[in-house]
Amino acid sequence: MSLVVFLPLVAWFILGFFAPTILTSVDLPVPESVIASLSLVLVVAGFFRQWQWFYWCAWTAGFYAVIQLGLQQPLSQQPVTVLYEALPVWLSLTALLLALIKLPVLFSMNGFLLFIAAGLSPFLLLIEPFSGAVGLLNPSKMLSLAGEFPGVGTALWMMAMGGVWATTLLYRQASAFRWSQLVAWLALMVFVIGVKQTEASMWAVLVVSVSFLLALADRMLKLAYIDELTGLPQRRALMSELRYLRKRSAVCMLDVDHFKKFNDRYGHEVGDQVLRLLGSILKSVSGFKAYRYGGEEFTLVFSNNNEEKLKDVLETVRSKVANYPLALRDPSRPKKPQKGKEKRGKQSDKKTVKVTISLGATIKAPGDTPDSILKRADENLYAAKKAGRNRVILKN
Ligand SMILES: Nc1nc2c(ncn2[C@@H]2O[C@H](COP(=O)(O)OP(=O)(O)OP(=O)(O)O)[C@@H](O)[C@H]2O)c(=O)[nH]1
Repeated sequence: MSLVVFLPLVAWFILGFFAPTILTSVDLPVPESVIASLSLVLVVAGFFRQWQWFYWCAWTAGFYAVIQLGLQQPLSQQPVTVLYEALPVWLSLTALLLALIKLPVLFSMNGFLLFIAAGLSPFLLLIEPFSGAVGLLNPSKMLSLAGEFPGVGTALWMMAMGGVWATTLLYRQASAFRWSQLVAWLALMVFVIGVKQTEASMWAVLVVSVSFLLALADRMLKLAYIDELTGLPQRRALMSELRYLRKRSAVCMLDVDHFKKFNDRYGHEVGDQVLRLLGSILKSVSGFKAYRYGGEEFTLVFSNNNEEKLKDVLETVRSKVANYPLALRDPSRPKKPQKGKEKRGKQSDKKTVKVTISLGATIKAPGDTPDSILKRADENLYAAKKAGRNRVILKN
């Protein structure tokens, strides 16, 4: 889902290659459309308190302004060539820096300073000794290709930086936000290569803005539908799925046994660890979609109603949970790192516990509504609890 942020860039590519006349025939006011699209991102981001986008909008706007101020003349002119060589290098370095640092809260001194720096740093390129020095890092300059193939150096630089970005994204757990940063950087780099195309800078910023908006939408959807603790979709997502349940399907409710006692004995944090573990076990078994119903209750939705298969899968889940040794942190371990290190690895640290779950499942019957099927699954769960827990009951 988060890769959807690449769509505007892909569309721009396809149109640019196969139907450039469509792009040139669209007569958008410049720079009004650029200002409007970036402002829209700021309004939406501000509305949802997603301040990190402000830094990226400032960064994009800064580069757009510098492009307008310095690159609107023939590339053969000396100051323009220098700016053109420095642009991809500075774009990449500042984008990487912004992606790697921990972004401060916008309404703080550090946040304010970073916002200003992100927007103003591109203007350094208009100062010649600085842009000359930065431009020396451009591979086309290093390989003396500058005059002949200006785009080649940028393409080489893109490959090198793309590798760094990819590693960073993989290392940092990619999300729509992170992918759209990559799109922003790519779009502006594509502009550098296709600099001669009409209104390329405007299209680049429009691509960036739409990508940011898509990433924001993805974030909002996740906030509304994904449970943060387990990473599973939550009850709201379950209810929309149940409304369109196919004819041959089944539903299971499951719940951790004696979880209250567990929490009381080991603490809420360890209880959370159990729920997280349960979430990852449910993700690792195939054959159903898992949801966190609420608290320590989970729901599984199957798109088949074969009893044997259902029992097999449910038994697999039950036994996987029951046999998983959950390592407990020694509560007597000192909080100070050095002392903690000394105690770590000692026998007392290796204490493990096991938890069990009970499961109640039912097959969809004609006329079932989301509530009726959940109610029946819940009754079966209750029966499994009554029968001694750590078991599966599948009944209609
Ligand atoms: N750690 C943690 N505990 C939770 C969370 N949500 C609910 N709980 C706890 O889950 C426990 C549920 O207790 P009960 O409904 O009494 O059920 P139980 O103790 O598991 O007993 P049985 O279901 O009959 O086996 C309560 O103590 C809740 O505080 C959560 O997100 N994290």
